[in-house]
Order: sequence, then structure tokens, then C-alpha cells
Amino acid sequence: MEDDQWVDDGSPVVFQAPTSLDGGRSFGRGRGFIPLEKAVSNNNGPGNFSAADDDWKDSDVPSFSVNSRRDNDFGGEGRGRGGRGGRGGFSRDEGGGYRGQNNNENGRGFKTRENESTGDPPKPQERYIPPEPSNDEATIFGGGISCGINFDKYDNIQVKVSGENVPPPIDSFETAGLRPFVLSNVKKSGYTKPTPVQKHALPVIMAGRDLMACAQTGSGKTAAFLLPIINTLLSDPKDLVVTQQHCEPHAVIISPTRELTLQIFHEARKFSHGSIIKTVVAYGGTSAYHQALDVMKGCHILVATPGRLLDFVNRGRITFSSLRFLILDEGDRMLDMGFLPDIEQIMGHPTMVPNGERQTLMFSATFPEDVQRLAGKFLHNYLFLAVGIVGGACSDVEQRFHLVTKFEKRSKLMDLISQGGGEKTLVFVETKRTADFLATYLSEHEFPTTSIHGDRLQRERELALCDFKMGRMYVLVATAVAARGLDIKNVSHVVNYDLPKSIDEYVHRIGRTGRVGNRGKATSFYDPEFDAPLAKQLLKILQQEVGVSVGSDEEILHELELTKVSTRWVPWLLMTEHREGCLVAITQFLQQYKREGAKFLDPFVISDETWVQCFTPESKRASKQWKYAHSPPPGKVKTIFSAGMIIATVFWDSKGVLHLDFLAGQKTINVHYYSTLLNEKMKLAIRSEQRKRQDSVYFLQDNACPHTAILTMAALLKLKWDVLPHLVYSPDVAPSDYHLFGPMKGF
Ligand SMILES: Nc1ncnc2c1ncn2[C@@H]1O[C@H](COP(=O)(O)OP(=O)(O)OP(=O)(O)O)[C@@H](O)[C@H]1O
Repeated sequence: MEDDQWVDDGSPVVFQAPTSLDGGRSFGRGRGFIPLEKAVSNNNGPGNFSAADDDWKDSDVPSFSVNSRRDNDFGGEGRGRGGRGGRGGFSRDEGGGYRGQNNNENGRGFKTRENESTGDPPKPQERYIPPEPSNDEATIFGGGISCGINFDKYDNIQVKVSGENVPPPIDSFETAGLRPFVLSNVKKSGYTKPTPVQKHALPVIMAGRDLMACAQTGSGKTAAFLLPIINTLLSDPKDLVVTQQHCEPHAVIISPTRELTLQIFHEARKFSHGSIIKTVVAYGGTSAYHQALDVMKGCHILVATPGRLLDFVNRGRITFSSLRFLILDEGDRMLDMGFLPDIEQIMGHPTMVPNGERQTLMFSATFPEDVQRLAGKFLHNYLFLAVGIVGGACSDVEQRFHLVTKFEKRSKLMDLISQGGGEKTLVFVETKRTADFLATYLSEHEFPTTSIHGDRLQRERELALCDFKMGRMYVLVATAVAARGLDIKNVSHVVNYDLPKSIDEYVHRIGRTGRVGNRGKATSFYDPEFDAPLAKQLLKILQQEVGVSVGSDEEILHELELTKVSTRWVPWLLMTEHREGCLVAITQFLQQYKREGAKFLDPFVISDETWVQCFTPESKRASKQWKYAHSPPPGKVKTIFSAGMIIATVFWDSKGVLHLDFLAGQKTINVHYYSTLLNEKMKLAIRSEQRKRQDSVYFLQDNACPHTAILTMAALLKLKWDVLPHLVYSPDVAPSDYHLFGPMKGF
């Protein structure tokens, strides 16, 4: 059975209706997290659930009468969720759900049903009643991630809005036209100024327009749609239609995963806290009966996964007749092959308010062009908002790659986690089986680890996220279920133990760190045997990231072709932490190695001599010119001095190949740089040369330029020579704006 579905099998259900619908206060709500075993036992509070609550009959659903009313900015929040208690005080605002794809949970795939084609035994049926959301202000407003040092750099990101009559962006929340009440919730959330997507999306939505918005991960898209919706629902209130049979929400927010849905629910509660607005959540893996009761008490905003939503819709519990806002969060995912049939069913439902009479909003960090085209048919006279490069990775995430075979991954992961010294690390794997295995293995090696994937029970998934969030477990091993949307504080490191199959999935995964201007790092294990198909797209992402203009398709294809020549090639990236501060970072790096007693670095003194160029995107052109001006003419040798010592010779040979021979201590290393734009003849020449000179290290890069030599040097020194002639992967050689390619072993 699909995990978002339920069955009415006519089992008797006894439900004691809430004793109060007024005042909006649950009774008997406990604090803290109740053991989950209890949570499924149906007797976890004063309320009396006495049957298989997912197996209920429609006729058993109690009748509620909720008066339609004009709302205002005050009034009880949450209209009496009596009947249960003993839980709550437990803020679960992250997670990931999953539409099963056999044992492969790679993002955008077909919607298959978990366990169907794997031959695995069916999952035990779960009757999980999630804990009540907290009403404690500190919990409600304390969940978000605080802005990081790069928050202000958001202002420099290029923004493009296409479409007709674009409303001007706002500068501040104060001038956004928000009601004082909403503004006060924004302030309580710790937001002082809007992010670019918020600056542009708020006025667009408040002007009643449809919107497709794309902005990098962790840049505040959730508030960008919630704030104007909540504001409109409050400033232009309409009666809420709730009958004994059904409810007609005013806003429906659909997201692809269960825990993301839960997270959005908490965000919506946060921004509407203290108002009349009722928000309800509906997602799979939980007691449908219980959630239906909530829905039928009436809700202005319903946050749901598509499966559970359709379930309610097909039972007539929800209709769209009063819908004012329809939001697809992770819009591209919602419209890919996996979810499209569900979305089409929702959009085409007989009760659905027609396009143009409702507002339709789609948000994501990635929007492939084909999906953009498809999305157009659900939107009316919409605006397209692109903050930065559509589908680009978050610029605050430093991306590193390790060339590994599948046999090396485990020990490499152990190294990374021990080096992390307890930093929160999210490890992505391809299969549920690997997730289980790794979580067990790491736990056995005394790294507190938990896991989340589609085969775990929902209560286990939520507990796993809670443990990770609270730091009880500092490693979370996850399948694609956790790739999108999750906003977890202090995730310092994302590891792609298995790279995903799609680049969008990669962008979302690494976006779990480096949020709201905080820095993060992502390390990916690149196994050429499996990951070569991703190389071209990875390269594009990395080029965007380092500010190097993306090469023409021809160039990229050429690089790909080279990738194919030898499966031992792997793109790896030396990222700069400060794009502008390349020199500073290099200096620090070398100083560090000096401190560690690398004597051979003694002659190597970094200075700000002209040949050490900082290579910023802006200076790319200048730098290129500089390179040609300073490189020796073909056939001539130039000597590089630093602090009066010869450190290297440069030789730009007649074939256009730059040779740098470093003199370090007693050793000379030949490092040959080749342009990526090699023709066949040059490739042949390189191959034959490499056969002759086994001790050399070869880099392929598209911008042979002497200052890269320093980085190369540093990399070689770090490896203490012993891995030569094998290249040479050193993720810690952080500072450069270059992508490099290596090794060329086997070329
Ligand atoms: N204007 C703001 N000032 C400070 N913090 C903000 C602001 N807007 C959002 N945030 C915080 O930034 C974090 C990320 O926001 P959010 O989850 O909405 O990002 P997103 O763009 O939807 O990311 P993803 O693409 O991963 O879904 C949250 O913790 C949120 O509370």
C-alpha cells in the first residue's frame, strides 16, 4: 500500500469528540517527547482513540460545527485540539518524506510504490499520531537558522523578473505593506531584512499575481510565499466553509515530502501565530483518521503531501471550492513524472477554482526548462522570478570531491567524520540498505548516527530528525528523502557518499548546509565508474560557483569527451572561501604547513608579487590578459623568483603547453598544465609524454596560470610526495577559484 494512502475497512472506531471547540487551547498537552511506542498505542492522552485509527469508517467521523466567521488578527490559535495530550513541546520542523523508488531513492524519478517491486515484505501498517505542535512562543519562533556572515551578500545577487507589469520590489519588511501583526511575527522570528526572493515575491503575491520563483537553497523561499498569503488571508478575510462533511481551505500548500510538509506547517503556524488563521497538516505515514479530524474542524491553510491530500479530496473531506492560493513548494519536483499525475488530478478536480481566479505559486531552487514550460499551463499571466542562476548551487557551500572507488568510501567517510570532531554531518546515500548499514556501522564505531529513509516508520523518521536536530546524534545518514527543503540548524557538512543521478538533486542535497548566509561544506565521493554521467553537469555547477563563465557547449562537450577517454578522470574543485581573498587563503595554507614543520616550504615565501594573482570573476578577463603578457613566449624559459629564490621555472612550449618545474627542497617536481581545449593531436602528445615521465603530475585545467602553481605546490607538499605520481587529491587545498582535473593516470 502506498504510504500516503489509507483504507476504510469498516473497522469500528470510537472517537470522543473534543470537549471544547472554543478558546483554541488543547488540554492535557504535555511537554517533551513521549516515547514513540506510546505514540502509536492510541492511548497516549486523555482523548480516547480506541480503534485502528487508520481504518475508520466515514460514518464514524464525528460531526463538528464550526461557525464561519470573519476573522481578525486576534483570537485563539488552534481551535481546541482536545482528545489527545501527553505529547507536544517537541518541535519537529524538519524532515523528508519519500515516494518510494524501489530501493533507489534518487530524487526525480517515477512514482513507484515502496516495497512493490523490491520484493521486500510490505511495511508494517503504522498508526502514528504525531505529537501536538507546541504553543510555546520560544519553541515556535526559535526554530529558524540565524543569518550567517554572508547574509548581506545576498543583496549582490542578480535578480531577474520576467512577465508583464512587474510590481517593484520592497526594501524592507516595514515597507512591505504587512499588517502590524504579521510584521511582529516576522520580527519575533529574528528576520531583520528580507532576502532577495522575499523582496520580489512579497509584492508580486500581494498584487494578486501568479508566480514561479527560483532562488538558491536556504534563501527564505518559505517565508516568501507564507507571509503574503497570511497577510492577505487576514486583511481580506473570507468565510471559512466547514460542514459536517468537508472543509474548504483557502490556501493549500503541497510539498513532496512528509517532513518538509511538517516543516512548512510549523512555519505557517509561526507567521500566523496568535491570529485566527488555522493551519492543518496532512501527510502520509500518520494516522489519516486523526488528521482528517483536524481538517474537518476547519482550516484556512492546509499543508499536505499530494497522496494524503488526494485521499482527503477523493473522500470528499476537502474540496477546493474556496481556494484562493495553491502553492507547490519544490515546484519542479511536484511537476516531474513522479508527482505530475497527482498534481494534474488536483488541478483538474471538479471543485478546483479555475486558473486565473485563484493564485498559483511555485517555488524551488531548481527549475529545469522543460518543467518551467509544463508549469506554465497551471499558471495565469504569471511572473517568473529568478534570483541568481536558475538551478545554481548555493554559493556559500564549499564543494569538494574525492575520487574513490566504492570499496574506499567507508573508510574515507570515517576519516571525514572523525576530522569533523562532532560537527553535524548529513550523509546522503543511494539506497535504504546502505543507509541502514552505514548508520549501524558508524554507530558501532562510536559516531552517534541515525538514519532516515522510506522504509523506516514515520515515527522513526521523525525521531531520527529530532535526534539529529537536537544533536543527540550528530550524523544522519539519509536517502533522497532528506534532500529537499529541510532546514536544520548547524549542519556543517553534507557528504554525498553516493552522488545522486541528477544535478538538481545534487544542488538540493548540498543546500542542506550553508543556509541564510552561513558557510557550509559539501564533500562528494566521485566514483567514475558510476558517476561519470554527472560530470558534465557538475562541471557546469562548479563553474558557476567559482564565477568562471560557463564554457560553450562545445568546450564542455570536449571536456566530457576527455572524461570518457579515461574513467580515472574526475572533476575536482579547489574552492575559495573568499573568492576575493585567494591570496590570503593561500598564505594561510602555506603558513599552516610551515607550522607543521614542512621544511621544504622554507624557501617558499608568499608575497604579493604580481605573479600571484587573485582570480575573481570580475578579473577573469584581465587575468587572462595578464597571463599571456607574463608567460614566456613559446620556446623560452622564464624563471620565477620569490623572495629572491628561484622556486620554479615556467616553460610555455611550442604546442601551447605550460610547464612548471618547481624546485622545492632537494626535489624538483614537474607539473604540466594543459589547456582543456586539446585537439586530438595534443592529446596523443600528452599520452606519449606521460608514458615517458611517470614521475610527473599532470593537471588539466582551462586556465593555466602561474598562481595556480602555488596551489599545486601546496597540494603536493601536503601529500608529502609519497603519493606521486598518483594525483593528488587534497580537499584541504581550499583556496582557488579553479576547477582542475586529475588524475590523468591511465590517460
Ligand atoms: N529574511 C530572513 N532573515 C533571516 N532569516 C531568514 C529570513 N528568511 C528566511 N530565514 C531563515 O532562513 C532559513 C531558510 O529558509 P527556507 O527554509 O525558507 O529556505 P528555502 O529557500 O525554502 O530553502 P530550500 O530551497 O532548501 O527549501 C530558515 O531557517 C528561515 O527561518
